[in-house]
Parts: sequence; C-alpha cells; structure tokens
Amino acid sequence: LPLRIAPVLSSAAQVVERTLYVHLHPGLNLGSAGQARPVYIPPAADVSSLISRLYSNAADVCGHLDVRVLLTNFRAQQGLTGTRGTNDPFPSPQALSHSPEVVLTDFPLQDPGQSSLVAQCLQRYAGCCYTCTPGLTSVLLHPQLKSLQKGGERPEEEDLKQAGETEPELLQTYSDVVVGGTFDRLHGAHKTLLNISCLLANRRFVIGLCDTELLKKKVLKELIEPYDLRSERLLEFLRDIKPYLQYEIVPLSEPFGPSITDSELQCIVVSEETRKGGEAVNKRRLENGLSELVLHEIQVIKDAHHSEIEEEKISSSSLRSRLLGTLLTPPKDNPLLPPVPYVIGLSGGSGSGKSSIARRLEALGAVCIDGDQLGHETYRPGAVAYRRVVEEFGEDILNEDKTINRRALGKKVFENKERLKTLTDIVWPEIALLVKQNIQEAREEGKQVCVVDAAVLLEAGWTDMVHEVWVTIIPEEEAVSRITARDGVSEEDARRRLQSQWPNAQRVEHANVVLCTLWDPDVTQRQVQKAWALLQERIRKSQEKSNPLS
Ligand SMILES: CC(=O)SCCNC(=O)CCNC(=O)[C@H](O)C(C)(C)COP(=O)(O)OP(=O)(O)OC[C@H]1O[C@@H](n2cnc3c(N)ncnc32)[C@H](O)[C@@H]1OP(=O)(O)O
Repeated sequence: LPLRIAPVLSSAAQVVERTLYVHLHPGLNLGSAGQARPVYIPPAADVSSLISRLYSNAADVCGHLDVRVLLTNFRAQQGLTGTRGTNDPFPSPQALSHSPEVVLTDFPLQDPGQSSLVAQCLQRYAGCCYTCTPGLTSVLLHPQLKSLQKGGERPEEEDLKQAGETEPELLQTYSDVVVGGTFDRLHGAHKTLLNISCLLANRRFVIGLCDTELLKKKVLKELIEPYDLRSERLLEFLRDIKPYLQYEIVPLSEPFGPSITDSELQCIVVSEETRKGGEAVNKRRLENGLSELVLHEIQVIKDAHHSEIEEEKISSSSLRSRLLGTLLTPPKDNPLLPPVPYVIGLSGGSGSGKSSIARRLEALGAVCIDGDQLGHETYRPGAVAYRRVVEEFGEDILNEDKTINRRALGKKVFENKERLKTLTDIVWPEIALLVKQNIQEAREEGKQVCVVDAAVLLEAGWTDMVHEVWVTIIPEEEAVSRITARDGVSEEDARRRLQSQWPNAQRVEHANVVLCTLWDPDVTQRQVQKAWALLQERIRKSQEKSNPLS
C-alpha cells in the first residue's frame, strides 16, 4: 500500500472536489459478493506510519482536498484494554459530516468483465459502513494504476496472501490519551497527530486547545482562527474519524492544562519538536503524585512547497503567511459606490508599513491618495479646520509663523482619547471631502484603481467610501521600534500612539485582504503583486457581471 498511496490519491483528486475519506481494509475482496463485508481490524504497528505517509502524500499531490483517514473499523482486541473489541458486531452505518457521493477503490480487477460485480460489491460495502447519498456511484481506480503493476512494484497476489498469513505486530493502545496544540487551519500534520492519537485511544481523547494567552507570540496571530471555530472543526474531524471515542476539548491558557492533573490519562502523543514538552509534563505529574504518561512520538511531516520565510515542516504559520495578499472575506456590494475607479481603503497601525505598500501599489498602476497628507492640508492657515483647531487646542500649538505645530498637537491628542476625538471630529469630515475630490479627479482621468492610504480608516467609519479594505499588520514591538527610529519619538509616545488606534486583530476582522511587512522587502513585494493580480481578476469579473455584453 505505501507505494500505491500517491497514485491512488492523485487519481482520486481527479474525481473529488472537497472531502476525501480514506477507509483502510487490507485484503478486502471485492471480487466475491460474499466476502465484501466490513470487519473490525486490530491496529497494527505499521498503521501509524501508513497514516503519516498518507497525509504527507496528500499534502504533495492533492493539497486542495480535505483528506480524512477513517478509523471506524479499527479496534483494539477484546481483553487488551477491557473496553470494546474486534469481536463486537459492526454497527449501523456511520453518518459522516459530508455524506459520500462517490466511492473509489484501488481493488485490482482480474478481468474487465468483473468490473460491474466489483462496483456493486463496493457500493454495498460502502453502504454498510457509512450513510451515503442516494444514488452513490463507484469508480474503480485500478486501470489508472496499471503502470505501477507493470513496473513490478505492486505486490503480487501470492505476496499479499503471505502477508495476510503472518501475524502483524500490534500497536500498544491506551484507554485515555492526551495531546495539546493550536490546531489552526487543520492541516496534514495536525491530522496525522489526531489520527494516530485516535488509533492509540480506546476510551477517551483529551485535547488541550491553546487559547488567547498562549497565542500571543505566534507569527501572524491575528489570522489564527477563533477558539470556537478551531474547536468546532476539531470535533467534526474527530467524530468523523472515530465516532465512538469520548472527546474532551479543553482551553489551554498555560502549556500543561489537564495533562498534569488528570489521573486517568495514560499516554501523550508528541512530535520530535514537542518531546521535551512531554518530558516536562511527566516531571510535573510525578510532582503531583501521578503516574508518568507513555510518550508516543510521531514524525514531523515535511512541507515540499515551503518558501524561504516558511518552516520546513507543514505548519499553520506557513499556511497563515500564504493567506497574505489573498481575499480573506469577499467585499460587500455597495450600490451607492460608482464602480470606477475601484477604491481600496488601505489601513494599518502606525509603523505597519502601510505607506510603503501604497507606494508599491502606485508603481503597479494605482492612484494613491494619502490621508495623512490631506490631513496636513486641512491645518493650513485659512483652511476651515485651522481656526477651529486653534480655538479648541489653544495658541500654544502654533509655530512662530502661526502654522500649526503638528508634533505639539500630536502630543496633546495621543495621550488623551477625548482630545483626540475632539480633533478628529473637526478634521475627518474635511479630509473625507478632499479624499472624495481626489477620487472624482481620478475618475475623470479614467483611472481604474485608487488606494486611499488612511491609517485610521476603520476608526473613522470610511468603509462606505471604498470597495475593499486592505489592512497591514505588524507585531507591536516591531511597530514601536520602527516608530521611534522613524519619527524620533520616545518609546512611551510610540506606545501611546498605538494605543489610540484599533489593535491589529480588530482591524483584521474588518479586512478583505491582509498584508504584513515583517520580512524582507522582496517578500512584501511578492505579497503586493499577488494581491494586485487577484484584485485585477476580481475587477474583471465584477465588470463582466455588471456589463455582460462588453
Ligand atoms: C481617517 C484617516 O485615517 S485620515 C489620516 C489620519 N489623520 C487623522 O486621523 C487626522 C488626525 N491626525 C493628525 O492630524 C495628525 O496625525 C497629528 C496632528 C495628530 C500628528 O501629526 P504628525 O506628527 O505630522 O503625524 P502624522 O500625521 O504623520 O501621523 C503620525 C502617525 O499618527 C497616526 N495617526 C494619525 N492620525 C491618527 C488618529 N486620528 N488616531 C490615531 N492615530 C493617528 C498615524 O498612524 C501616523 O502613523 P503612520 O504614518 O505610521 O501610519
């Protein structure tokens, strides 16, 4: 089977669009109506390496599919654990979260005339195991795998028979198993860990799920899925792969959680990287008067597609970094907004690299409208806002030549939210007028895309002026060091300025596209190019929709 996994998965990927459930039944004979029955199989030691191979191959050959290896028919032998065993009758068909519409097999046909019998057996077999959609169809993948057979890599019938005769080494299983993790955007490495844990557990599986406190230092933490969503997705996956296990998902606000207090736990599943954490758990258990857990170590899955800023292993942070520049949430239709030019509102905390992104977009063809710059124009002596700002904040914000000293004004407002609101109530309507004028000019010049670079666009409620919101994010510490270096302000002032703005996470909630300037300029440029190319595609599609004849 290991040799056949990749070709089976890529053949399956030609038929399947979303979810590919994998049901393992070694030696299943679909060529004889009487023999094609589901039975329980005790987990053999090599099943766990097969599972990790399966997910690792899936990441390489069908990364777009949600692959789930089902363990419905795996059970430890009776007496081994005192719970359920292989002699139990097979239950009624299991309802999966996505009912199968098509069932595929790699069963080798003896001759082409056998295919309709195999298809019938397969459908009956699938129907005994799972609730399938009515009109379930079957596909025999075998013809597409012939090349392997010819190459002599496929075991012959005789080898299979012999393999069936030798007793496989059984996997040691446990009643209660525990793991911990963030489980953001479930990927192949998570699924391997979860599947193997489910294979090892006979009664209960406890999952410590990292909550806010433990996520603070994660890369692109703002893009981590909310706790409830991660928990829901985990449970859906787990109930699919092993429905009768008892699942407990516990929020983790510190690294140990129930692993050091739960006396019924027997085994913890770790990877090479988290082995040390497992050892620390055992140390704390001994201190708490509890028995040590068996550390079951699984291999880390390598990511064949990782880029230079991504980790070598399959990781959620790599998946998060691939989201940068893509459309995270589709924009809402605003019928009051003229379709041309298409307006992007670019927002981002101070020091987040927003203006450098605006310049990159300008180089790609966008018209940039600089909110800070327009803000400065409203302070010119004679402009409407000038008199009201001086009346409100006093003459001590004026330079000798009677112009407004913005640094002095900034000091007054960034340390006092109410004063900042007083200022923005005066200037935002004035700046908004100038922004609209600039957009109108771009329209008259036939420009296609405008970028409104406005730090606090969301706070100002300017979303009705733009078609999409793009947000730049940067960790707070990095923002503070950039602001102090660039603007010559103290660290304290930089932090005050940041505190007067929305936090990254709140901005991301309102963003259609997120960008991050944390890495090399080349990396930023690639994100911007990706975002621009995808934007052009969206604009083309929306223009086709609004004007189907053109
Ligand atoms: C809706 C918009 O985003 S319009 C553009 C932002 N402008 C405003 O909101 C108007 C009110 N602000 C101002 O007038 C000025 O920022 C002043 C007078 C307070 C300070 O002026 P200056 O010292 O020249 O600073 P400057 O205008 O360059 O802004 C400095 C930083 O303050 C931040 N900032 C500006 N306005 C605000 C605000 N209303 N609330 C919170 N932070 C703000 C910006 O993020 C900017 O940092 P960035 O360039 O890294 O993004």
